[in-house]
Amino acid sequence: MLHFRSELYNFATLLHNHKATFMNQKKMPVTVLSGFLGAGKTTLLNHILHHRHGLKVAVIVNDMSEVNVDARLVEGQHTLSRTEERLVEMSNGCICCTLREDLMVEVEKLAKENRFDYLLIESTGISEPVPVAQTFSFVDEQSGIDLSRWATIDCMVTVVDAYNFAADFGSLDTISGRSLSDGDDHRTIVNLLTDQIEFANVIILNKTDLVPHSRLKELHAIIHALNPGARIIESSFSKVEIREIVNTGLFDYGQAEQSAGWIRELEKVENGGHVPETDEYGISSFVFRDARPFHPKRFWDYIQQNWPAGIIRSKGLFWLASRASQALNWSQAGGSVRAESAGVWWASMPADQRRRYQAYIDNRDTIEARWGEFGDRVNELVLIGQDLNQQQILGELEACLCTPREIALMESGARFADPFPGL
Ligand SMILES: Nc1nc2c(ncn2[C@@H]2O[C@H](COP(=O)(O)OP(=O)(O)OP(=O)(O)O)[C@@H](O)[C@H]2O)c(=O)[nH]1
Repeated sequence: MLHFRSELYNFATLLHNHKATFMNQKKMPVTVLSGFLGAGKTTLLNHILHHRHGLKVAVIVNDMSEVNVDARLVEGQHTLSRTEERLVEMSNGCICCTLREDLMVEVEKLAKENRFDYLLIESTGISEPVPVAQTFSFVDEQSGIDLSRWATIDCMVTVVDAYNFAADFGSLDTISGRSLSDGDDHRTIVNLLTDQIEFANVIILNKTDLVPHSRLKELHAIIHALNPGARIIESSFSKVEIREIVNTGLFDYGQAEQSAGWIRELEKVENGGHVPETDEYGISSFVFRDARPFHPKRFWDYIQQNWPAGIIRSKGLFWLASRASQALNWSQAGGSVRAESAGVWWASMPADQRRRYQAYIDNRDTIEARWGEFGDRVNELVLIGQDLNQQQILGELEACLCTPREIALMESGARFADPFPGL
């Protein structure tokens, strides 16, 4: 009995101490550096380490290859105190996918030491920032790690190479195509760049020494259109004010998810009609919205043959007369166009099934408020681009919609030739 009691006491003390440690512990703030290969992430990391004003930092450097070159470059600078600070190398994979769990383990370990003021993470050039950020907000089922207890993202930074941006954004190269990873990676570089730009608090437009001033300003405007919510800082050799990217308090997952230019444009339209503006570099954005279905062949031909070259980014939902139940996701960035299934429209579900689902969704009001001739089916495309002739493009898209006769055919069950792949 006595033995049992003492165990109980020890357990209670342990629990108390653990709780006390946890309560006293401030969550470790984190800045994540993203950006395509060679943009200047390691240069930025070294710059921060040289100017960190006494902050005790831990650094995680992720590299796709076995030999972590970037970690060597950081070590070579001797900016970290050997006794008080830490450099963790994560090699041979990517923290946004294959090494995601390892990232959680490393961050938790560093945070539990409770002696670092800050964590800097340099991701690989082909990392997507969204899954990295998500790692800090969900509980991993396998390991049981809940990083949100230990660390918090302070700022998502993306470094953009001002010299190579246009060529990379304009190319259709894939990651594998450029031999940037082992195995098959069919993600296009332009989509990766877009993801990195759209989910950032701060975008560093680097290598300004290599581009003429006017080109730089134009790039600035394009990047602002892609992510109007981000601060854009121009730099040469990643020399930026440290307070712009460390301890900023800028990151909020919900806001970051909503900061892309195309989402902002949709919101403006929802909130009472947006008057399109064109800035001095001819950048503008607008929304095409029409409930009528696209004629599959006409829309396909338009995309293949006449899609305006000035459209930098477009995103949204659409539907085709040939597949009335399927909602389709549209995503174009530079020369890369993707269409994929977004599930089924509410209108294509039997009423009783719809009612059952309705209890679980929180955008019910929006769906019902928008219910029209075709239920919730709609084509809603945001277009962002340079030197766009808005009226002409809206007219061309409208011409791809079904005519009243074609709609009647659709409703009578007629089949339409559909060149879109089975999505
Ligand atoms: N001219 C010029 N060169 C730069 C600038 N910033 C970085 N560099 C050089 O560009 C090269 C790549 O820079 P890194 O900092 O290694 O780029 P990174 O994004 O870490 O590259 P990866 O780790 O390969 O993804 C290096 O040779 C840098 O010295 C800049 O502003 N101007």
